[in-house]
Amino acid sequence: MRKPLIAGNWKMNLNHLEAIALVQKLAFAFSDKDFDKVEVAVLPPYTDLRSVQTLVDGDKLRVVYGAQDLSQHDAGAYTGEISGAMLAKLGCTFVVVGHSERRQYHREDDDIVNLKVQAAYRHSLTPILCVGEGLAVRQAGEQVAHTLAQLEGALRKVSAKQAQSIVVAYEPVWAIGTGEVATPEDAQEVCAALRVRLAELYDSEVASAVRILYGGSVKSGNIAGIMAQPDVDGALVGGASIDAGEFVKICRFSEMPG
Ligand SMILES: O=C[C@H](O)COP(=O)(O)O
Repeated sequence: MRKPLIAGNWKMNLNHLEAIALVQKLAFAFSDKDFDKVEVAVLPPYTDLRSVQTLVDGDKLRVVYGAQDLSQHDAGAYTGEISGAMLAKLGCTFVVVGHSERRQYHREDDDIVNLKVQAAYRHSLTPILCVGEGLAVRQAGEQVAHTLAQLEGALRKVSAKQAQSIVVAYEPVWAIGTGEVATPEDAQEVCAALRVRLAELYDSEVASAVRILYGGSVKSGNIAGIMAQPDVDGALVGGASIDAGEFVKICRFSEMPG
């Protein structure tokens, strides 16, 4: 049974003081003992992680956290980079790898994404591997082939034991920050294909263990339809994740009137 995961990717928003304020609001909203149906994660900028760690550890909060990227290297002369070891030391559970904004603005290709996935595993971090097509690919009807190729590229040299814990986020690039949300059926089509390919690359045990998220303009108003799809196990939320009220509603999607 896959536990739904709702992860908030804050992107380059909120300084460490603003991060503390947001996490405190989330902690209050999820303080009821019954709220264990969904795993809630926040993915702040690096500069906020120590503050978030202190808050989560100190108050035993039911929120986990992670980073938005990591270096493929473990240590050394790589100015500006942050290693998996550093993130692990900060108590990170997750690290996003291969987000389309990294692929687009930092020219990260499948080879770099693959090295970063391996780096995450070396430091016991769970990668949230982002895959998804741009508008031209979608218009050509090539979204499934494109996304599966990204998945295969990212998983080279990744063992079945490692792959079992990965989180895959299907994020059609044309739906990110645009207000254009894929229909639940669009999301299901690609998420189902990803699961089938995981079974082909590994086995059915891996395929049924892996959580596959949808990301792209997720809001409280569309989360229920997305979560109703059999191969969608959660959401990677961007813009709406820095609005406490909206993010809480998304995380509590199962309690919303249908
Ligand atoms: O990582 C999150 C995705 O890029 C989605 O962002 P968005 O919810 O602002 O469209």
